[in-house]
Amino acid sequence: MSISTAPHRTIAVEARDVVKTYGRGDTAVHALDGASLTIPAGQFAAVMGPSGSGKSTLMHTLAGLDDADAGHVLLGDTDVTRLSERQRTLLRRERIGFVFQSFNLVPTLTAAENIELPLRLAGRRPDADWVDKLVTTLGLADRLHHRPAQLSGGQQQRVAVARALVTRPEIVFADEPTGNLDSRSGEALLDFLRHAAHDLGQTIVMVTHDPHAAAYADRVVFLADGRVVDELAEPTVAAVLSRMSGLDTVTTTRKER
Ligand SMILES: Nc1ncnc2c1ncn2[C@@H]1O[C@H](COP(=O)(O)OP(=O)(O)OP(=O)(O)O)[C@@H](O)[C@H]1O
Repeated sequence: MSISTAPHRTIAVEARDVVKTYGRGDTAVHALDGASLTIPAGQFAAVMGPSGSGKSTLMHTLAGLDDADAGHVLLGDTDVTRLSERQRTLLRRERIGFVFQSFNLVPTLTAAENIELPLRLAGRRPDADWVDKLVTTLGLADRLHHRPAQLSGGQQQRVAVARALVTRPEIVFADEPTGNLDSRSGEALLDFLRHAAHDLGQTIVMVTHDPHAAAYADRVVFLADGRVVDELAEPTVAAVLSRMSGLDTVTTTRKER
């Protein structure tokens, strides 16, 4: 029996000493070199770090897009690192949502069809109330019959976010989701992501280079040389900038040695 009185928060995803190496011998790149991280359910977390520090590799490994060479990735109770390729595909389809910098919408489908695509692929019926809620909150109600080319970048990315959330996934991974947006569209999207975490309980992990974007998150995790080296709760832009400049110095010093 537990005698702990600490509040219990379910863990959405966890990385334990994850190692991922590209290439061999002299040309080997240790993209992840013992990365460990825990993301509680309902948290909006940002992942930052210098270029090449392993952010995308970490995200792809957490999401079961890439396999790890060593260590473990746990999505809820599932050890993703022990799954076959086919099981990982199913896991991604059923339990994970993705938002990419380049939107990745299907050009021949309308906004509504793009949003509902993950449900169709999973053979599930749309939950009309949930789809309505997403579409309304994201301001897409009058754009549903447009194709991506008829939408602005901000609208396309909001369609991509609705598509990522439509299956109510356990976790959404967003890779530079505001990278191709102007600052106003970017802020609207980040506001929505924060709302999705705080009011809808959606767990979100976002990779970003932008301290302004990171400041929308509940927590920022910093990577350097393939490891989690620092983190910041309730981040502000100034605090993120200050930690980032520290990381650049660490990375440069190591590389010069
Ligand atoms: N498919 C690959 N083959 C070889 N090396 C790779 C591959 N993918 C990534 N790398 C290397 O692994 C390291 C980590 O890459 P990763 O893309 O995860 O970093 P990142 O922090 O996301 O970088 P950026 O901010 O520039 O996007 C880099 O040195 C990169 O060159």
